[in-house]
Amino acid sequence: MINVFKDIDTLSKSAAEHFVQIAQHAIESSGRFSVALTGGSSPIQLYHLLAEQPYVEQIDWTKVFVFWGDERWVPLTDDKSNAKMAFETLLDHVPIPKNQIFPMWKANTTPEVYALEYEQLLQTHFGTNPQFDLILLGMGEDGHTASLFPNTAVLKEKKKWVEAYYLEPQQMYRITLTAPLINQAKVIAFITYGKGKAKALYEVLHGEPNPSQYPSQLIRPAQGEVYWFVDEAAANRVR
Ligand SMILES: O=C1O[C@H](COP(=O)(O)O)[C@@H](O)[C@H](O)[C@H]1O
Repeated sequence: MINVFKDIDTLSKSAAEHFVQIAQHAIESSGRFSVALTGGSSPIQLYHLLAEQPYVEQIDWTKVFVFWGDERWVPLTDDKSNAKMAFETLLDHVPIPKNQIFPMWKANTTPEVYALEYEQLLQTHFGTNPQFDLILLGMGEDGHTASLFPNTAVLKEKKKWVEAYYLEPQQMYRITLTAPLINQAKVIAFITYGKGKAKALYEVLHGEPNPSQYPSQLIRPAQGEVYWFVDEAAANRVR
């Protein structure tokens, strides 16, 4: 389902309401809420809102478990870190137990080893059924989502839940949930805005199947729901 908003303010408000509803429902039905956060610029306003009234008090943060959809392999103090942004905008401001937050980065290890460790951590949390209540995703102008970048081998991954690899054009390691894992989520919500995303959004939603070029096309949950929260500028080719 695609939801189009006038601007990032109205988009973020609606996404925050959605986030709260999903969290409340998960906590009521299973006693906890497991969410994977996205990085980049698109969710910043959403995260700020969730840390404020009236949203913050509507969630029992002691029952929230936070993971990430992807990460740049940089320390948590680096401005490129998706986790740093999430701590500064949201996680440092809500009463969530620190041992329920699982950044996709660890000191003194390699991204490949930590990808295996992160998969084990997900197995410990979920057992054999890694079904997030909510996965937040963004989409780059090139159609990538999480760290599923165009023309990378990770797009063909069928078994692993987490993968790390060196992304040559950015000269850095990336670590990401794989498409098969993401597609098991109950709800997936893309947060995307700006006219720079218009072509990719059109190709992902209405273009010929071409997931190597537009990896966001890989996000097709078997049973779950996908919501797109986009602004009018991003949606100008799909309306
Ligand atoms: O590299 C990344 O980019 C995407 C999109 O970011 P945005 O700034 O265009 O919103 C993001 O979803 C992903 O987490 C991040 O690692």
